[in-house]
Amino acid sequence: MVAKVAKLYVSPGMDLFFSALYLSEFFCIYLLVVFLFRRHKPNHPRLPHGRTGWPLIGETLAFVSSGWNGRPEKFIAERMNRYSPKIFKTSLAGEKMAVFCGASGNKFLFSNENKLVVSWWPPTIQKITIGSNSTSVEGTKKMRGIIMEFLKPEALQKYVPVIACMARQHLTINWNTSNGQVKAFPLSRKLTFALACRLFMTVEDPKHVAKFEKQFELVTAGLLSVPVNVPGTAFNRAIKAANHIRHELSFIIEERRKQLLEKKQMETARDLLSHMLLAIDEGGQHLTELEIGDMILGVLLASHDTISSVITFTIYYLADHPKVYAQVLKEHLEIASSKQPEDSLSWEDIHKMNYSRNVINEVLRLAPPSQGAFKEAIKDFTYAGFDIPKGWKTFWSVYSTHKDPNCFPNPEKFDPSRFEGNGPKPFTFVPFGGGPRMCPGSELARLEILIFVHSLVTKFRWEKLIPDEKIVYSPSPMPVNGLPIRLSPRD
Ligand code: HEM
Repeated sequence: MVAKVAKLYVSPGMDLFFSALYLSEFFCIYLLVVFLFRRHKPNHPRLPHGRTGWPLIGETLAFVSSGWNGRPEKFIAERMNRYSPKIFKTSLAGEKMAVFCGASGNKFLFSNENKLVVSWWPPTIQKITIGSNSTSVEGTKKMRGIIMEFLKPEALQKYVPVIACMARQHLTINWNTSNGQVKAFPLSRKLTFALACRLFMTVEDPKHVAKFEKQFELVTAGLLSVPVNVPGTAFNRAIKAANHIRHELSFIIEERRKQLLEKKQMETARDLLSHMLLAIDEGGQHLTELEIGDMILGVLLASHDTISSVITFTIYYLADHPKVYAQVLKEHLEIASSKQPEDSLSWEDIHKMNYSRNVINEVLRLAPPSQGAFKEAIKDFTYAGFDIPKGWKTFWSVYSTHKDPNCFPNPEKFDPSRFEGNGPKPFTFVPFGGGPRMCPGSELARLEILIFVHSLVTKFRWEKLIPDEKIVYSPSPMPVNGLPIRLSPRD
């Protein structure tokens, strides 16, 4: 308007100037409208793109069934392609969820633990695994502290002879069959469970261990089941089995408490149970029996199917890659030849197993026992231009990087040399997670696998009896027939 009136009184040479004035007036009016509109418009967060699927179940079926079909990476890869390689929205376990992808997504979640997000488990899993009220951040910190103390390198060194002895005995008793045929998965599971019972609570009686293991199978079967708690369902059986285990643990805890009071702890002081019973928090308080029961249940579960799955897939991949097997064998024969046959493996020997370590890393990349982990947003925040509201759940997945050709060229190829030199780029290889909640059992897991591989390759060669056995993920990967193999003694 000002520009129009002024134009009537000045020369035509000033046209350009008035056009500019015109435009700037329009711009100011536009800004005013935008400002007023924004003030009255409700504040809509810019959520990540994606689908929330069906009411209640969301996309849970698609997520779980991609694992049952042996391709858990499919769920993640399809959505990364469709929506964004950085983040997408879905709904799992009845919760709205943002799935963070790629190395940058992993880095963001790992480094914002307790600042923007905290660890979270679906209520179904919590109902089975937690009997006490120890889910607070403080409670979890306390638990981590005790487990980390128990699993620090100086402590791990002491377990080498124990693990080596149990692995040798296990091979002699269970893998020497009359027809040379065994199923690798159930046998590996038997060994790793016996090791967990021995290392965490010094339970060694095979009958006692077998009784526990039966209950654990029911618990793991229920973790991913439909949460219907009526008799006859897997969920109900899992809750009952977990309570049964807690009940059994309470006797073991009580017995140990007495031994510690009577100062008979010399033999048992090294196990996790004694660490827990002796631990005192800042307020001078001991852990309660329920808290200890939950922690023991937690670590037994965390190590139940995970380590055995890696051992199984190491056997699986070595059978398919004779050159890799030959190199692993060479490494272990060199170690064996440097000692007397009756000598146990030592901590120094473990450090000579560099090639085997790379092989295990490659197994962990291709067949990771844990698919990722959930967290909960504790405040509103923004990531990659999208808003994540407080209370939303988040998920990071090993598959957004482990199978990405930009992180691991030719990702389906089994190639342990990827881990030579500096290895993968940061935040791309994440089988144990990262940041403050990274798995505290990672080095114990590696130790058990390396020691078992040493005993196995120096004793046997093997071939698979089902060449293309189907793999299912439930939630850890396992061959549907348990990986039947034919062993022949290596002389
Ligand atoms: C190959 C074997 C294993 C794999 C692949 C594995 C993987 C993982 C992963 C991905 C997490 C979640 C990290 C996160 O929330 O960001 C985790 C947590 C955990 N793992 Fe493991 N784990 C293994 C073995 C073990 C063993 C042997 C133990 C027993 C000492 C153990 C104890 C735990 C515990 C207590 C947590 C919870 C940590 C916390 O919330 O602060 N894990 N593990």
